[in-house]
Amino acid sequence: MQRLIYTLKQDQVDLDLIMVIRTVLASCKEIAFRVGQGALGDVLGSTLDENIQGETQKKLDVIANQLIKNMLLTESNVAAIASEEEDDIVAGNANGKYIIAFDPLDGSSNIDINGQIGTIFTIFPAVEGLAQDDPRQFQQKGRNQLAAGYVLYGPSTMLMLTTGKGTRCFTLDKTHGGFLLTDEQVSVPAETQEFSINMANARFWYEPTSRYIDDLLLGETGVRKKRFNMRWNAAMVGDIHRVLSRGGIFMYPSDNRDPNKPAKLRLLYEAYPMAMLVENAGGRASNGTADILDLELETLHQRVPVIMGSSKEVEISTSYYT
Ligand SMILES: O=P(O)(O)OC[C@H]1O[C@](O)(COP(=O)(O)O)[C@@H](O)[C@@H]1O
Ligand SMILES: [Mg+2]
Ligand SMILES: [Mg+2]
Repeated sequence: MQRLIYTLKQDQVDLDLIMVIRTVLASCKEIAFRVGQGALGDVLGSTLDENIQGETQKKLDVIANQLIKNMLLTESNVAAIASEEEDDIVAGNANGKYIIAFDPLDGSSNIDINGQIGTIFTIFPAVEGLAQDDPRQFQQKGRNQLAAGYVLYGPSTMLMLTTGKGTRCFTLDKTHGGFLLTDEQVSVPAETQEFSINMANARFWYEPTSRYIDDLLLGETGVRKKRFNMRWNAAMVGDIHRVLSRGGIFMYPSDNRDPNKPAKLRLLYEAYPMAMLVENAGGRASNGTADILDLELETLHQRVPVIMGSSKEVEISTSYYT
């Protein structure tokens, strides 16, 4: 089986970018080891701190953030980093070619129940003429991403990666420590009978979301004339992995639960990278009215409604919002 480095070279990825991707993955391997140790490695439970978004930080959120941040800041080609767990941009090397954003630990509520969790990352070109920690560095369209991926810490540790030439899946060979290519071209079927949404929020949804989900629930007796099944992992990384593996539609729509948080997922380090992975696998990713990759980030921790997965189902779903 092919090692990651050969796949990236075959895809003619810039050598400097390969170095940065490998550094991100070196920290993910360390996180995978710590996750595997669980209670024995003292990584479970919460800290007494909150992040900028008012969420209590789990120990593993903090450990994963420190690991990735510290490793990336040793890279001369990293101009700046942004993280779910950092209030502001962290400056790197003024001459660095790349800026990197990451969700160090996605699915934090699954940590203590030995459920699916992961790390999501995205790499953009640094903007010339701006200081490396200028907040405008990350104000780019999703289409500018040079690479996007996640590492899923499940029964196996898997890497889903795109550099724009398809979405490729790798599995960590824990005996030798390398990511090996296990699916060269991930492909999301255009149609599906599986949806993924947190139904507990149903009473807070806006009318188009309720109408669409009602039609799915009616199954073969409603306008859709087919039965749908539902899955919810409480970790975007696990839900998107299922969608990339066998199709489906994943939604976290905006709702009226909390006026300060009209949507839950973050554009920069959750929606952008997942949208690039899904599009490169033949799927679609929308906020209801526009493709997520066409949106331009305004603030670092900006939130966005998300509808992504099987292309025909995303089209049907978004037609309810127009
Ligand atoms: O609490 P809910 O509604 O199940 O939300 C689950 C969603 O929140 C998230 O866990 C947010 O990510 P973090 O764990 O990185 O904060 C997503 O991965 C997931 O889709
Ligand atoms: Mg997350
Ligand atoms: Mg997180």
